[in-house]
Amino acid sequence: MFDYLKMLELENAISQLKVIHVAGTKGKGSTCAFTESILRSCGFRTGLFTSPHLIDVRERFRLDGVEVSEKKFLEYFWWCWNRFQEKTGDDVPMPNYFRFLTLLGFKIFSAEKVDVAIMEVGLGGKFDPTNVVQDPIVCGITSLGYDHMEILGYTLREIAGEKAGIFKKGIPAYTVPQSEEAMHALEDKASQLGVPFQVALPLDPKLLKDEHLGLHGEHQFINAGLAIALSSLWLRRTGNLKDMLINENTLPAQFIRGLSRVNLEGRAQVVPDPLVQVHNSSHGGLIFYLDGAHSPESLEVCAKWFSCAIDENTHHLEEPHENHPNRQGEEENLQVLLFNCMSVRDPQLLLPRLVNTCAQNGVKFHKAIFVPNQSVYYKVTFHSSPPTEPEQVDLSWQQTLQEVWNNLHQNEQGCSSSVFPSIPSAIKWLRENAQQSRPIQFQVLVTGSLHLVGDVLKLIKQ
Ligand SMILES: Nc1ncnc2c1ncn2[C@@H]1O[C@H](COP(=O)(O)OP(=O)(O)OP(=O)(O)O)[C@@H](O)[C@H]1O
Ligand SMILES: [Mg+2]
Ligand SMILES: [Mg+2]
Repeated sequence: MFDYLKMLELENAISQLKVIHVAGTKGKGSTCAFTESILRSCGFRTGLFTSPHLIDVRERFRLDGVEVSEKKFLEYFWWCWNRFQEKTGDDVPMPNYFRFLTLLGFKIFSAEKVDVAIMEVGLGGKFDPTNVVQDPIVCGITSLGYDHMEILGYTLREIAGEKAGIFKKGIPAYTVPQSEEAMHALEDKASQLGVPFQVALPLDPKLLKDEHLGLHGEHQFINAGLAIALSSLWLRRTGNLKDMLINENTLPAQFIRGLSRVNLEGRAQVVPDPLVQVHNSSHGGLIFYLDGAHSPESLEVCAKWFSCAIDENTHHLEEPHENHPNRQGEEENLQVLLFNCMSVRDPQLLLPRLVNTCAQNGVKFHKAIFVPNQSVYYKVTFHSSPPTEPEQVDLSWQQTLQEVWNNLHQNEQGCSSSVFPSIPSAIKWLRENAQQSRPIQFQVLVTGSLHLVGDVLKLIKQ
């Protein structure tokens, strides 16, 4: 990465950037989005680098809260690409996909002269390309849990150690409440490096006054708490805190505005299908509940959110409607799961966590559909492309998922499962069945992979 920075003549520029660097297992993107929104609301020009993207690669680079324009993206992309073509060779090859995107992020943010660059780690911490930053203003570690174990290690201690690899000597860092094992590992690393290290508590909803967090689910209060700590410290260390009063009882109005106006798709997002519409505000039709959870802990928070979100909807249904004065709301909803996860993940951990948490909250799926992702080919490498013929699609992984699902529901009635060869075919089936089943409403939870969520969003919004 240092060689690449040199090739792009970015060494100076990167040391001038006032970076907030965020690692963690879950909640990085959300925490970064809250932080960006808060600091923008305080009047700063922001750059936000996140991963992965849902639909368009430009989502990863936001300037002042908006993804970089196609014109600018192309300009900076080719600027970097051409320099690498010229300067790389046998000893230093072309940077790989994620390294390239990270370098492009640094190029865009320095050329566009942002006041603050908020950088989400791609994977791990210590060896992540974003860790080329030597002197961030502040670092954050979000909730830690089990993911990417084959790379980061199988204990929370090892995983936490990797993430704490973003700590820099003497640079302050915050984390959220963690398990004892994870916290010890973080504290050890912090004390070795003389890092002032503190725990940011979850945001107390009362501090938002009449506003609501712009991202939904209980877990977002944890991410918001960290974002508030990171933003405050950034303001303080850059001499911009001025007369803003921030403590456990008060949030400045700019912070509240930032927290409530944040926008990040694919996290606890509800999208009514534009084709099979919900009639009379809450009647029949097809609704997608999309969340990119893909670790055991996040599937649990996702299941809790889904249970509450459809409950709110049922609540509406139970209110007497002029056309259906005696309608029993709950009978008119049908929950479907649309699921896929990457094959590096363990469905024996993921699916039971989802199913059990839903069951604890009184939600049972009537059907589960397993599909392959579409776009992942374009998102992890420059080179591979998806199969073009339907018969080339390998569905063995989806069949494995289905088997795990069926084993979980062995003696249960009223729960079926299917494997579909593609997302469009699954959506087509959902639309036809939701249309025919009116007035029953189809409530479809799409989860297990952010790539899946992105693919589904792209299709339903077309
Ligand atoms: N604090 C949290 N604790 C547990 N799960 C969370 C938390 N925050 C977010 N999640 C879950 O993780 C999913 C992804 O959230 P987010 O994009 O903020 O995390 P991330 O760390 O950037 O994930 P990724 O590994 O995909 O980059 C959410 O849709 C939600 O299900
Ligand atoms: Mg991840
Ligand atoms: Mg992310």
